[in-house]
Amino acid sequence: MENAIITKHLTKEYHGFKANDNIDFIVKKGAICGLIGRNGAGKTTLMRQLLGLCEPTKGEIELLSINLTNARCKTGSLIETPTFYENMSVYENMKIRGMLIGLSNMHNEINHKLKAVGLESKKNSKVKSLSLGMRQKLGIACAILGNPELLILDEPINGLDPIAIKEVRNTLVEMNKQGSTILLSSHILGEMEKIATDYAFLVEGKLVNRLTREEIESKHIDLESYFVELVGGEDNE
Ligand SMILES: Nc1ncnc2c1ncn2[C@@H]1O[C@H](COP(=O)(O)OP(=O)(O)OP(=O)(O)O)[C@@H](O)[C@H]1O
Repeated sequence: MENAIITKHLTKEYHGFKANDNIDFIVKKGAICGLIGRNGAGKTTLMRQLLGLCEPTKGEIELLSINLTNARCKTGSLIETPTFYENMSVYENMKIRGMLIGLSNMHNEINHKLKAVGLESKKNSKVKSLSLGMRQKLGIACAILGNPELLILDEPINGLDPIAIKEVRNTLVEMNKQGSTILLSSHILGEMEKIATDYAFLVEGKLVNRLTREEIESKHIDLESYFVELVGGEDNE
Protein backbone atom coordinates (compact mmCIF):
# COMPACT_ATOMS: atom_id res chain seq x y z
CA MET A 1 0.00 0.00 0.00
CA GLU A 2 1.20 3.51 -0.78
CA ASN A 3 2.18 5.86 1.99
CA ALA A 4 0.72 9.31 2.61
CA ILE A 5 3.42 10.40 5.05
CA ILE A 6 7.02 9.28 5.42
CA THR A 7 9.57 10.95 7.65
CA LYS A 8 13.18 9.87 8.01
CA HIS A 9 15.30 10.95 10.96
CA LEU A 10 13.07 14.01 11.35
CA THR A 11 14.47 16.27 14.04
CA LYS A 12 13.57 19.75 15.23
CA GLU A 13 15.81 21.46 17.73
CA TYR A 14 15.14 24.68 19.58
CA HIS A 15 18.36 25.99 21.12
CA GLY A 16 19.70 22.44 21.47
CA PHE A 17 16.42 21.05 22.84
CA LYS A 18 14.96 18.30 20.62
CA ALA A 19 11.22 18.88 20.23
CA ASN A 20 11.26 16.09 17.62
CA ASP A 21 14.07 13.59 17.88
CA ASN A 22 15.03 11.42 14.91
CA ILE A 23 11.47 10.47 13.98
CA ASP A 24 10.98 7.71 11.40
CA PHE A 25 7.24 7.80 10.78
CA ILE A 26 4.96 6.28 8.17
CA VAL A 27 1.24 6.83 7.69
CA LYS A 28 -0.33 4.61 5.05
CA LYS A 29 -2.72 6.09 2.54
CA GLY A 30 -6.27 5.61 3.75
CA ALA A 31 -5.36 5.54 7.44
CA ILE A 32 -6.71 7.62 10.28
CA CYS A 33 -3.62 7.89 12.44
CA GLY A 34 -3.96 9.14 15.98
CA LEU A 35 -0.91 10.97 17.28
CA ILE A 36 -0.76 10.60 21.04
CA GLY A 37 1.55 12.16 23.57
CA ARG A 38 1.64 14.26 26.71
CA ASN A 39 1.77 18.03 26.66
CA GLY A 40 5.05 19.02 25.09
CA ALA A 41 5.71 15.57 23.58
CA GLY A 42 6.21 17.13 20.14
CA LYS A 43 2.91 16.46 18.32
CA THR A 44 2.35 19.99 17.07
CA THR A 45 6.00 20.33 16.10
CA LEU A 46 5.76 17.17 13.99
CA MET A 47 2.62 18.43 12.28
CA ARG A 48 4.15 21.88 11.71
CA GLN A 49 7.17 20.27 10.10
CA LEU A 50 5.00 18.13 7.85
CA LEU A 51 3.11 21.22 6.74
CA GLY A 52 6.22 23.27 6.13
CA LEU A 53 5.37 25.70 8.92
CA CYS A 54 8.80 25.17 10.45
CA GLU A 55 12.05 23.95 8.96
CA PRO A 56 13.43 20.59 10.12
CA THR A 57 16.81 20.77 11.79
CA LYS A 58 17.53 17.40 10.22
CA GLY A 59 15.74 14.69 8.30
CA GLU A 60 13.41 14.20 5.38
CA ILE A 61 9.68 14.42 4.68
CA GLU A 62 7.69 12.79 1.87
CA LEU A 63 3.97 13.44 1.46
CA LEU A 64 1.57 11.66 -0.90
CA SER A 65 4.52 10.31 -2.91
CA ILE A 66 4.70 13.54 -4.90
CA ASN A 67 6.63 16.82 -4.88
CA LEU A 68 6.39 18.29 -1.38
CA THR A 69 5.01 21.67 -2.47
CA ASN A 70 2.28 20.01 -4.56
CA ALA A 71 1.51 17.59 -1.74
CA ARG A 72 1.07 20.44 0.73
CA CYS A 73 -1.44 22.03 -1.69
CA LYS A 74 -3.44 18.80 -1.41
CA THR A 75 -3.30 18.91 2.37
CA GLY A 76 -5.90 20.47 4.64
CA SER A 77 -4.83 21.40 8.13
CA LEU A 78 -5.81 22.79 11.47
CA ILE A 79 -2.91 23.71 13.70
CA GLU A 80 -3.24 25.39 17.07
CA THR A 81 -5.61 28.37 17.16
CA PRO A 82 -6.64 29.16 13.60
CA THR A 83 -6.55 32.80 12.50
CA PHE A 84 -9.19 34.39 10.30
CA TYR A 85 -10.18 37.71 8.78
CA GLU A 86 -12.16 38.93 11.77
CA ASN A 87 -14.26 41.54 9.96
CA MET A 88 -15.29 39.18 7.20
CA SER A 89 -18.06 36.62 7.37
CA VAL A 90 -17.68 32.90 7.90
CA TYR A 91 -18.64 32.36 4.24
CA GLU A 92 -16.14 34.96 3.00
CA ASN A 93 -13.34 33.42 5.04
CA MET A 94 -14.11 30.04 3.52
CA LYS A 95 -14.25 31.57 0.06
CA ILE A 96 -10.72 32.93 0.51
CA ARG A 97 -9.54 29.46 1.48
CA GLY A 98 -11.46 28.06 -1.52
CA MET A 99 -9.73 30.50 -3.89
CA LEU A 100 -6.32 29.63 -2.45
CA ILE A 101 -6.83 25.94 -3.19
CA GLY A 102 -8.46 26.57 -6.59
CA LEU A 103 -11.79 25.14 -5.52
CA SER A 104 -14.42 24.61 -8.19
CA ASN A 105 -18.12 24.46 -7.30
CA MET A 106 -17.28 26.95 -4.53
CA HIS A 107 -20.77 27.80 -3.28
CA ASN A 108 -22.02 24.23 -2.90
CA GLU A 109 -18.79 22.99 -1.38
CA ILE A 110 -18.67 25.77 1.22
CA ASN A 111 -22.29 25.15 2.20
CA HIS A 112 -21.70 21.42 2.36
CA LYS A 113 -18.71 21.78 4.68
CA LEU A 114 -20.41 24.37 6.89
CA LYS A 115 -23.29 21.94 7.30
CA ALA A 116 -20.89 19.09 8.03
CA VAL A 117 -19.49 20.95 11.04
CA GLY A 118 -22.83 22.44 12.11
CA LEU A 119 -21.96 26.05 11.31
CA GLU A 120 -24.41 26.80 8.51
CA SER A 121 -26.51 29.13 10.69
CA LYS A 122 -23.43 31.36 11.18
CA LYS A 123 -22.60 31.53 7.49
CA ASN A 124 -23.16 35.30 7.26
CA SER A 125 -21.86 36.21 10.71
CA LYS A 126 -18.60 38.07 11.07
CA VAL A 127 -15.85 35.89 12.49
CA LYS A 128 -15.27 38.34 15.33
CA SER A 129 -18.74 37.46 16.66
CA LEU A 130 -18.03 33.71 16.88
CA SER A 131 -17.51 31.79 20.11
CA LEU A 132 -14.30 29.78 20.63
CA GLY A 133 -15.98 26.52 19.66
CA MET A 134 -17.50 28.09 16.55
CA ARG A 135 -14.05 29.31 15.50
CA GLN A 136 -12.78 25.79 15.92
CA LYS A 137 -15.62 24.54 13.71
CA LEU A 138 -14.70 27.12 11.09
CA GLY A 139 -11.09 25.98 11.27
CA ILE A 140 -12.21 22.40 10.62
CA ALA A 141 -14.55 23.49 7.80
CA CYS A 142 -11.63 25.32 6.13
CA ALA A 143 -9.34 22.30 6.60
CA ILE A 144 -11.75 19.88 4.95
CA LEU A 145 -12.79 22.21 2.13
CA GLY A 146 -12.31 20.53 -1.24
CA ASN A 147 -11.84 17.07 0.29
CA PRO A 148 -8.03 17.20 0.58
CA GLU A 149 -6.09 13.98 0.05
CA LEU A 150 -4.33 14.49 3.36
CA LEU A 151 -5.70 16.08 6.52
CA ILE A 152 -3.47 17.11 9.42
CA LEU A 153 -5.51 18.13 12.43
CA ASP A 154 -4.02 19.21 15.74
CA GLU A 155 -6.57 18.66 18.50
CA PRO A 156 -9.55 19.33 16.21
CA ILE A 157 -12.19 18.69 18.86
CA ASN A 158 -10.70 21.10 21.38
CA GLY A 159 -13.44 23.27 22.82
CA LEU A 160 -16.28 21.53 20.97
CA ASP A 161 -19.52 20.47 22.66
CA PRO A 162 -20.54 16.78 22.58
CA ILE A 163 -22.87 17.23 19.59
CA ALA A 164 -20.22 19.10 17.64
CA ILE A 165 -17.67 16.40 18.50
CA LYS A 166 -20.02 13.80 17.05
CA GLU A 167 -20.57 15.88 13.91
CA VAL A 168 -16.83 16.29 13.41
CA ARG A 169 -16.24 12.59 14.05
CA ASN A 170 -18.85 11.61 11.45
CA THR A 171 -17.43 14.12 8.99
CA LEU A 172 -13.89 12.80 9.38
CA VAL A 173 -15.04 9.21 8.96
CA GLU A 174 -16.92 10.23 5.82
CA MET A 175 -13.90 12.14 4.46
CA ASN A 176 -11.74 9.09 5.12
CA LYS A 177 -14.21 6.85 3.26
CA GLN A 178 -13.95 9.23 0.35
CA GLY A 179 -10.18 8.89 0.27
CA SER A 180 -8.65 11.37 2.72
CA THR A 181 -5.79 10.11 4.86
CA ILE A 182 -5.97 11.71 8.28
CA LEU A 183 -3.34 12.44 10.91
CA LEU A 184 -4.88 13.84 14.06
CA SER A 185 -3.85 14.52 17.62
CA SER A 186 -6.09 14.56 20.65
CA HIS A 187 -5.80 14.13 24.38
CA ILE A 188 -9.27 12.61 24.44
CA LEU A 189 -8.28 9.00 23.92
CA GLY A 190 -11.84 7.68 24.03
CA GLU A 191 -12.74 9.91 21.10
CA MET A 192 -9.61 8.92 19.22
CA GLU A 193 -10.52 5.26 19.65
CA LYS A 194 -13.81 5.81 17.87
CA ILE A 195 -12.13 6.62 14.56
CA ALA A 196 -8.39 5.91 14.50
CA THR A 197 -7.15 2.97 12.46
CA ASP A 198 -3.74 3.19 14.06
CA TYR A 199 -1.77 5.13 16.65
CA ALA A 200 1.64 6.71 16.99
CA PHE A 201 2.98 7.46 20.46
CA LEU A 202 5.37 10.33 21.04
CA VAL A 203 7.36 10.61 24.26
CA GLU A 204 9.74 13.54 24.78
CA GLY A 205 10.10 14.13 21.07
CA LYS A 206 10.67 10.49 20.15
CA LEU A 207 8.30 8.17 18.32
CA VAL A 208 8.30 5.31 20.80
CA ASN A 209 5.57 2.99 19.56
CA ARG A 210 2.88 2.21 17.00
CA LEU A 211 -0.32 0.23 17.45
CA THR A 212 -3.06 -0.70 15.03
CA ARG A 213 -6.74 -0.87 15.87
CA GLU A 214 -6.57 -4.62 15.17
CA GLU A 215 -3.82 -5.04 17.78
CA ILE A 216 -5.80 -3.06 20.31
CA GLU A 217 -8.92 -5.11 19.69
CA SER A 218 -7.33 -8.54 19.44
CA LYS A 219 -5.12 -8.02 22.51
CA HIS A 220 -7.90 -6.21 24.44
CA ILE A 221 -5.59 -3.27 25.11
CA ASP A 222 -6.99 -0.41 27.16
CA LEU A 223 -5.57 2.62 25.37
CA GLU A 224 -5.48 4.87 28.42
CA SER A 225 -3.67 2.31 30.63
CA TYR A 226 -1.32 1.51 27.77
CA PHE A 227 -0.48 5.18 27.34
CA VAL A 228 0.06 5.79 31.06
CA GLU A 229 2.40 2.79 31.24
CA LEU A 230 4.26 3.88 28.10
CA VAL A 231 4.98 7.40 29.30
CA GLY A 232 5.86 6.27 32.82
CA GLY A 233 2.75 7.51 34.59
CA GLU A 234 2.54 10.49 36.90
CA ASP A 235 6.12 10.08 38.11
CA ASN A 236 7.41 11.14 34.75
CA GLU A 237 6.79 14.87 35.23
N1 LIG B 1 9.03 27.85 18.77
C1 LIG B 1 9.51 27.16 19.81
N2 LIG B 1 10.59 27.57 20.49
C2 LIG B 1 11.09 26.87 21.52
N3 LIG B 1 10.54 25.71 21.95
C3 LIG B 1 9.48 25.24 21.31
C4 LIG B 1 8.87 25.93 20.21
N4 LIG B 1 7.82 25.22 19.78
C5 LIG B 1 7.72 24.15 20.59
N5 LIG B 1 8.70 24.15 21.49
C6 LIG B 1 8.94 23.13 22.53
O1 LIG B 1 8.94 21.87 21.91
C7 LIG B 1 8.29 20.91 22.75
C8 LIG B 1 7.17 20.24 21.97
O2 LIG B 1 6.14 21.19 21.77
P1 LIG B 1 4.84 20.80 20.96
O3 LIG B 1 4.01 22.03 20.86
O4 LIG B 1 5.22 20.14 19.71
O5 LIG B 1 4.15 19.73 21.93
P2 LIG B 1 2.72 19.05 21.87
O6 LIG B 1 2.94 17.57 21.97
O7 LIG B 1 1.98 19.52 20.69
O8 LIG B 1 2.07 19.57 23.22
P3 LIG B 1 0.52 19.89 23.61
O9 LIG B 1 -0.15 18.56 23.78
O10 LIG B 1 0.67 20.63 24.90
O11 LIG B 1 -0.06 20.71 22.51
C9 LIG B 1 7.83 21.65 24.00
O12 LIG B 1 8.78 21.46 25.02
C10 LIG B 1 7.81 23.10 23.56
O13 LIG B 1 8.07 23.98 24.63
